[in-house]
Amino acid sequence: MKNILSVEHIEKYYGNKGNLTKAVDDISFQVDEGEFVGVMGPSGSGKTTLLNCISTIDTVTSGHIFINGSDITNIKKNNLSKFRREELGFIFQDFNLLDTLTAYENIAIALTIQKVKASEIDRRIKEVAMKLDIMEVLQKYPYQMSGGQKQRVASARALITNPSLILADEPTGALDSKSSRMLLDSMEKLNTEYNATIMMVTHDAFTASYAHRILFIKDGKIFNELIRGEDSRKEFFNRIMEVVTLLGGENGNVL
Ligand SMILES: Nc1ncnc2c1ncn2[C@@H]1O[C@H](COP(=O)(O)OP(=O)(O)OP(=O)(O)O)[C@@H](O)[C@H]1O
Repeated sequence: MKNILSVEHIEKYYGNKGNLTKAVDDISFQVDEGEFVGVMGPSGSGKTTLLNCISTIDTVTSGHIFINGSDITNIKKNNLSKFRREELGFIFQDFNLLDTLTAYENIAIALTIQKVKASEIDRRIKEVAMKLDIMEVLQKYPYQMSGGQKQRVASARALITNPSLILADEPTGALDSKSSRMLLDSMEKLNTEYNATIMMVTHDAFTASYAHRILFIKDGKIFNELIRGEDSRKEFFNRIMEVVTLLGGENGNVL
């Protein structure tokens, strides 16, 4: 199995002496090609900081992160946006679609920058749009789409460049339960049919139950790891809830 992500003893501190927050405190783990990994943990445990370090949005205080063999902690600033565009796909809670572009143009933008031929862009967009059930919104602008449609467009945009790794931060955070389910079905398709490697931060145990492995973070450290194995999603959900309850003390919903 090809290694896609290798996180090696990373630390991220904020502040200075006397007022130091260890947002990430010596975290190491590996993700192989085709894995779907969830990251859960209480508010303030360091999930977003971890994701931001992996996505090159933030820098680590120490340690190394390898994505598809490149040590991103050593990439020069000037090369970061190219690396991000070519190796990473992003799905955020608030969609991050460009308001002045149609769904089609939003999905196409990274390929246009890469100077891919228009006919090839068109072929790839139509293929992924069929899979994610967004054919009928391709000519619409973000304000003309539902939250669920916007998030499926964002998923198509994340996948279209065939990135090594798709990073999702609370992708269902702004969606109702029906749209969440449709988005998660779409992400499952990206994973099973395109062999996309996905790392997803979420508070929500139902959302997390779509992943194959969950890393639980507490106080900036990995506190537990669950592997779905042969479990059904329902069985995995129940096991996730047990850890959530343990982490959250008397009130499981603090996650
Ligand atoms: N830019 C910053 N400057 C100072 N401290 C920060 C900064 N960003 C995050 N922190 C601190 O680092 C810790 C981890 O924050 P982080 O946002 O990674 O947590 P989280 O698990 O994603 O939380 P939530 O689920 O609430 O989004 C927190 O104590 C937070 O206050």
